[in-house]
Amino acid sequence: MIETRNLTKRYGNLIAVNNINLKLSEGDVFGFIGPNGSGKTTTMRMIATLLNPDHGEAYVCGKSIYTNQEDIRRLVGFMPDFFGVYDDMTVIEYLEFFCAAYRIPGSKRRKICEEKLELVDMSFKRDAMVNELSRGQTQRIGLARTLLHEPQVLLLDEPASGLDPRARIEIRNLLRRLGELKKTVIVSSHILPELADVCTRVGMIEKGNLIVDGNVAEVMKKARQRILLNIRVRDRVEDAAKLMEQCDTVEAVSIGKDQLLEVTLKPNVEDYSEIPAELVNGGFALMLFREEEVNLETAFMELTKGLVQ
Ligand SMILES: Nc1ncnc2c1ncn2[C@@H]1O[C@H](COP(=O)(O)OP(=O)(O)OP(=O)(O)O)[C@@H](O)[C@H]1O
Repeated sequence: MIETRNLTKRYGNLIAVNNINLKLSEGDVFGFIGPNGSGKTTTMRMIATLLNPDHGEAYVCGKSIYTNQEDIRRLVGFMPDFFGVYDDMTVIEYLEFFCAAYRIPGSKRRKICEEKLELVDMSFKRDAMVNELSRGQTQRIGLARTLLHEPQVLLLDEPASGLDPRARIEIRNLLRRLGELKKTVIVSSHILPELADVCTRVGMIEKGNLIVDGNVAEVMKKARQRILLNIRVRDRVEDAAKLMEQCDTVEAVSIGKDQLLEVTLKPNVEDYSEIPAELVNGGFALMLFREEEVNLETAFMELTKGLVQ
């Protein structure tokens, strides 16, 4: 559906996007994560044929961005991070205007607009003036606008920015639905945890380089050099800590808040089944035993060096 090969864009001496290789299939929801200025928008604009690369290729549904720009624009819905709206237009008029721009026949426009308004939960504002909407409502109308021509591929640049927590959850549900509808979606964000449970894949970009690309679990695994365990025993915490220190797989043990044992395993240790066994055999009453989760935020900090251009 989307493929890039060594996609590169320079602005003078600055390499905004550096040799990016991506391959996304139907139904993939790809979370494109990176700090300000890392190259997310530039990458999306090249895929949307709005910007020419200096080097490399990109294909959308097998069509090259160099030779099939018109076809690609029909296949792609691009939602920029900021977009203007017009004065003196109601929401429904605004959407119908874009239907006309997409050459959707007049007889079908109203129905399509109503459907998309419903999808983004904005039917109640259909007759409001489009320039009088809140930021979050404008974002939702922008998303409805992006979906009007039933694009197969969606490029959404920070669709959740400026939205309240409830609207963010709704956008997440919408992204999930788009994946289920077999659309291919690239969605950018710097709000990392937001994407973890919606995306089928994530890529982290820094200084124009795609540092990691894989499914969420793979990325987490890559980020986690050492497993950290949280253990609680009913009593004799210090003794339990000493016992843990003697285990071959354990690198360090500390006693944290509320007497919680924090056990760091040696690098690349994956099987830690001996630990609960040792505790139980040692006569300790095990109250809690869990592996600390690596969230996308931690993964990003681990995998990047904070080199923002
Ligand atoms: N038209 C331009 N001329 C010169 N430099 C540009 C231009 N557009 C972008 N850049 C630079 O390219 C780099 C990548 O910018 P880009 O907008 O792709 O980042 P981004 O990851 O989308 O950032 P943000 O999260 O802030 O939207 C930045 O350093 C930016 O300053």
